Amino acid sequence: FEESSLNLTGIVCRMTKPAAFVLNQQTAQVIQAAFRHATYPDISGEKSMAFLGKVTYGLTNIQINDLSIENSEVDFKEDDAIDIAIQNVTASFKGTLSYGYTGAWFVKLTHSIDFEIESSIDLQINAKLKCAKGRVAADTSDCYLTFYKLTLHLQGDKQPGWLKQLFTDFISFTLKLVLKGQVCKEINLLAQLLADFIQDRAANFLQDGAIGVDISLASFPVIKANYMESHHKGLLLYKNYSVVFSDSMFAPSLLSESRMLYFWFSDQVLNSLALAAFLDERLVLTITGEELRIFQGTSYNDSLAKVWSLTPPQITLQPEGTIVRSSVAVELTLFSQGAEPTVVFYSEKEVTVTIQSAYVEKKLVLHLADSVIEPKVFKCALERAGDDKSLSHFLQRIISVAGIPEVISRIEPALTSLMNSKGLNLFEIKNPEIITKEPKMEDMDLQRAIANAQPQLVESLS
Ligand SMILES: CCc1cc(Oc2ccnc(N(Cc3cccc(OC(F)(F)C(F)F)c3)C[C@@H](O)C(F)(F)F)n2)ccc1Cl
Repeated sequence: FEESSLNLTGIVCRMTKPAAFVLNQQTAQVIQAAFRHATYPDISGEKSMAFLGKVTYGLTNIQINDLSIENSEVDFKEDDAIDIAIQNVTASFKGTLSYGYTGAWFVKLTHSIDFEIESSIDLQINAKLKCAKGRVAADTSDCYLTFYKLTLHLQGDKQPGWLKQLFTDFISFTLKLVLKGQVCKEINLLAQLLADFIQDRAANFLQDGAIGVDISLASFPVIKANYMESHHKGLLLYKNYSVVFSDSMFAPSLLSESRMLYFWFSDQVLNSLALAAFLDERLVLTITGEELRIFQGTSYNDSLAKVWSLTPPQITLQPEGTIVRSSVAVELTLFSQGAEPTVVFYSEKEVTVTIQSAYVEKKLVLHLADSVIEPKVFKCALERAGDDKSLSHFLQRIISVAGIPEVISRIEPALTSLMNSKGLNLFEIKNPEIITKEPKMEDMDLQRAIANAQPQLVESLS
């Protein structure tokens, strides 16, 4: 990471221990996959035995046959690793054992029989979260296998005793090395596959058309006793625009530890997405005649209202909710038989709304908590002099009263379907919260915050 003091963190994802326990339920599947996908190379060697001279042996075509896993535990080691302990993996391997020895008179005896090896193993994996090419990488090279049992069963029972002895003393040592090497290599591959999958899915999640978000890491992933978290740049990817970010406002105390999963977005990230939506001409709404219904029964047989942002909306997250400020234009066009369509009403307003958002039953809900409208420009071209005052005043009222709720009622489903197109509705999210204020300090966090501030407090007092 460039050594600049500038902290480029725009998005933070925090996963607390309860979430890791849920993910840990999948560990057994992952370890089973690792054992099954691993390849077990042939093992051969020779050993000079007393009385027997030189014995050569080979284990070939080793296949895993039966596999079960008792349970696994996960623990976060502060500033170090995610420790995963998998207890009692019982695995059986099958293959062919061929052995031979050259007797005293150069008589070479060779023999091959099928074997089965029963093993019970404990695994300990201390996965370290690294950053590789701006992506979260899992380094699982700290991978240990403890063999509690490794017994060889030879087909048939009339086998020389020395073979068992050879296996017990020597072959099993080599076998343990091979198993450890192959299984740990496979686990590392799977961990990297999972990290890449999440990164790619996440990048896709935050991409729509020409608008995307650079979620490469802004700093190394963090592991604390009760959570792990990744810090992402959150820079806007839109055509050749590059938004300059000022110092990030993220602080770990912004997120508590009472939920399973947190996603923190800086105001700047939301503003750059609003800017891209504006530049991509997505902040335009056209409402057709029948939806308007204001001119039903008049001499005009159709009408069209158009609402659009004149400036990129400014978004700030406050305790009251999400404050969105933008200058907005409203234009009303009437069509009448045979005549040219005429723009009868045009106005520009500085609109500031306070929105409280929620995610309920897999739908985004936007609640208008407050709105302030400052009229800027107003033009009305209704020729019927008499009533145009009242009509134009009437239109003003309509826009002010119905305009904002109408726009919100269309943004809501649009954002919901955008998120569903990314598969969000496939997740069963329990009691999600969208928080636009600094969360009230949990007691724990409060104590920790005071403890952390202690030295500065003492210093400033002194
Ligand atoms: C979509 C959530 C998200 C993921 C991001 O990128 C990454 C990349 C690598 N790991 C993570 N982690 C966070 C995370 C948690 C839960 C699910 C998830 O991805 C997904 F399931 F939502 C789907 F996109 F695959 C991503 C994990 C990282 O925080 C940790 F824990 F490894 F440190 N996020 C960046 C921003 C956002 Cl909003």
